[in-house]
Amino acid sequence: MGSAPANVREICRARRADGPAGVLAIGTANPANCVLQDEFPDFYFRATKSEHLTGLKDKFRRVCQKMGVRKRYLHHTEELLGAHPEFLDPHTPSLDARLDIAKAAVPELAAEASRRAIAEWGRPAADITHLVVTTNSGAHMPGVDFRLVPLLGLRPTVRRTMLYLNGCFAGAAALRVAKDLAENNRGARVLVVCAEITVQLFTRPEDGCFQTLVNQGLFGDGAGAVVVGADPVMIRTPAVVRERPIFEIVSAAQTIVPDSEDVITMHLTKGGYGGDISTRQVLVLMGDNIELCLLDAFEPLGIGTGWNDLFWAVHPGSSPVLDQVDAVLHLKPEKLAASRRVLSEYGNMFGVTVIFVLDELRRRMQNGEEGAPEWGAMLAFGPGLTVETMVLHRCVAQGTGAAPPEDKLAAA
Ligand SMILES: CC(C)(COP(=O)(O)OP(=O)(O)OC[C@H]1O[C@@H](n2cnc3c(N)ncnc32)[C@H](O)[C@@H]1OP(=O)(O)O)[C@@H](O)C(=O)NCCC(=O)NCCSC(=O)CC(=O)O
Repeated sequence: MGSAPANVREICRARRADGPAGVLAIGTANPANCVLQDEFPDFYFRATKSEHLTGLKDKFRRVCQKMGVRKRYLHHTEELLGAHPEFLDPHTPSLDARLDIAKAAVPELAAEASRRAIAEWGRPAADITHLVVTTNSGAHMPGVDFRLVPLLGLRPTVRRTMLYLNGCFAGAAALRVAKDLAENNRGARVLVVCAEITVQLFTRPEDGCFQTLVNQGLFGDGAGAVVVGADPVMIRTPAVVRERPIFEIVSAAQTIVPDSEDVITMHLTKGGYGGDISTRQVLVLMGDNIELCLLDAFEPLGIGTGWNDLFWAVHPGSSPVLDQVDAVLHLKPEKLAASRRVLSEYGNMFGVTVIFVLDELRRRMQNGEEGAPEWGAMLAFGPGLTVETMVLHRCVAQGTGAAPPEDKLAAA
């Protein structure tokens, strides 16, 4: 016992990272079954044996056209639905069968996106120290996080955090948690994984149930994975791997919009998901509140709030949601191009969607389609009405992923 007792503050300080958390790699995945929005009303009314509801089908067609979706990917096929006639009737118990489907399918989809993110990152899966997983598609213990450990070859000591039923803000929430983990644990490499299949939502159309039409016309299935870490390093594995952040996560915040408890609700019922999205009120409350959330995020950092000077990663809840963001912030049309493209090509995949938007933004920046903004904002919305806001700093350069400065590269 020759050395002096350690100072707790010094121990804590030494454990923290020096720099901000950064997005080091992104991977995405979708099921193979692709549905075109133009053809979907025919499929949906045929699969649910509802062809006789011609007026409702016409209305569904109009709603589908409003969403801003061109195609989506769905785990459930006509064959799967044919094997589960109980899914058509929301009053028939079907939750067990739906959860069984999710139990097998969600980890597979999550693993596919994760493998892509880890391959892009370049380091071994065993170097992942923390795992943050989100889904709205199941409620199992142990959950997707547990299943991912053997599927990906993660260490059994990887520190897992499972976030269930966070709705569409789940992706931003998981990145917010990952930022804190990475910045408070020197050397941490956090794998964020969001995965959704919407078989919980599938049911037949009924007159007077507008929510069902929105659910069937808007949502899609997919998974997104992100490796988050601070203080990028260069290691030899034996090949040389140099970590290159795509975006730095400068700040992250969450806000509950006042009096919004019933605006977006979802809950598991014996017949799958129940709940409501008060469609117009969502748009109104978003319009009234997002600028304040953004000012709260940007002003303390001393970053200018000319909204058109930023790049944008907005959760594409639907085309009218993006129109509302455009209108309130007076954005130039190209500012939400990444969000609109993801919505068009994949639909609203709950919390997964914003990871696809980050991936699309990165692609657009490399191709020179995003102009020069150095700073960006992420906005995501979800139940209650909850708003997640994130300030991002661009590291990716036009034409290539930007390398971190040499002095930040430490040989591990
Ligand atoms: C549902 C919409 C696409 C409809 O678009 P518009 O409002 O512009 O369209 P519109 O007024 O022309 O309406 C199109 C048709 O739908 C009907 N309609 C619209 N709202 C209705 C309602 N609440 N109840 C019954 N019918 C309704 C109209 O009468 C019309 O029918 P007719 O044609 O017969 O006259 C939009 O309101 C929307 O995007 N709302 C927000 C959706 C949303 O919350 N997305 C986020 C998902 S949740 C999420 O992302 C987070 C999470 O879940 O956690």
